[in-house]
Amino acid sequence: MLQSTIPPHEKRAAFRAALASGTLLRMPGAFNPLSAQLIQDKGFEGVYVSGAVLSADLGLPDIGLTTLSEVAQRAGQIARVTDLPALVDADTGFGEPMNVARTVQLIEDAGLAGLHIEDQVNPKRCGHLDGKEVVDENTALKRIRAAVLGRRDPNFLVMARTDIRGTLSDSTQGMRAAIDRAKKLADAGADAIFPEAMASLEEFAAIREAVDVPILANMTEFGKSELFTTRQLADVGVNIVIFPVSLLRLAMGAAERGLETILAEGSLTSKVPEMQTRARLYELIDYAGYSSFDEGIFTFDLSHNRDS
Ligand SMILES: C[C@](O)(C(=O)O)[C@H](CC(=O)O)C(=O)O
Ligand SMILES: [Mg+2]
Repeated sequence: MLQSTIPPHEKRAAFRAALASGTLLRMPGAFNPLSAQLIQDKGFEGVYVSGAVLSADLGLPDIGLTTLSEVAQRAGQIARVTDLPALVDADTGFGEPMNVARTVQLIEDAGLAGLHIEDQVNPKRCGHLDGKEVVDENTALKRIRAAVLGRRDPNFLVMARTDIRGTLSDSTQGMRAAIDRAKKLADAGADAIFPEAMASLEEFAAIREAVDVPILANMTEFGKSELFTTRQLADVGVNIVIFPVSLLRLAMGAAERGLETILAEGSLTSKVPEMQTRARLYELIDYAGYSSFDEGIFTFDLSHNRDS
């Protein structure tokens, strides 16, 4: 009730242990705290907090307009209602290396299990769009170094994302650069690597081969990567898979069709079977738990007053 009873440091330790187990952790993107509760209820291993979703939620494009405070607050709202570890997209870290250290601390304070910092220039853009640019190696490594030095809980996961693959039109050159950068980011202290915009399973396998730390696969729709199955990704040694924007896309698709139905049919009667029921919603947010808590307090107060 009210929030997860598992403190953040325990979620982080559990996340580290799960990563060490070698099984693939499936982390769909929660578009709000309620959807994080659904992700937990369905038996997933973690929750992802996407920058693309966070900005879209505010009606903004994903071009680095959101602030650290907005991201930390929303990520914290999501992390606190689930027992699962939550990993947040911290874009380019919100500034220079010193800012990155502060970003890590605020995100730690918000109860997250980890974050990822990418090597794009500011203003960043969606990793699956063309025309991205990355910072030089030294700047990329400094961001990660600062993140690692900034954290207080050693189990807080600092993941480095590299967007370099998509900045080179020749795929062989792109992969060579991605492998090189992934290795150096890991050497700089990154606990995990997020190789962005991999085009094939072979490319994921090549990154897997190059580094000893866990790697993440981004199964975002309408992007550069084919949508591989969890089995395929596990087979090439991927440790975490995110479906960052998928729940938002599904929900918005349903919302759009619902609005069109009101216009066309004058009511939503035909859509009711597709809706989450009131009972299911109440179950997810543990309505019953709040009622009995409230009742307990009410009863306690009455007897207390009578005795005094
Ligand atoms: C993972 C990602 O960084 C995100 O913000 O969720 C995006 C997802 C997307 O825009 O589809 C990305 O850059 O891949
Ligand atoms: Mg993002």
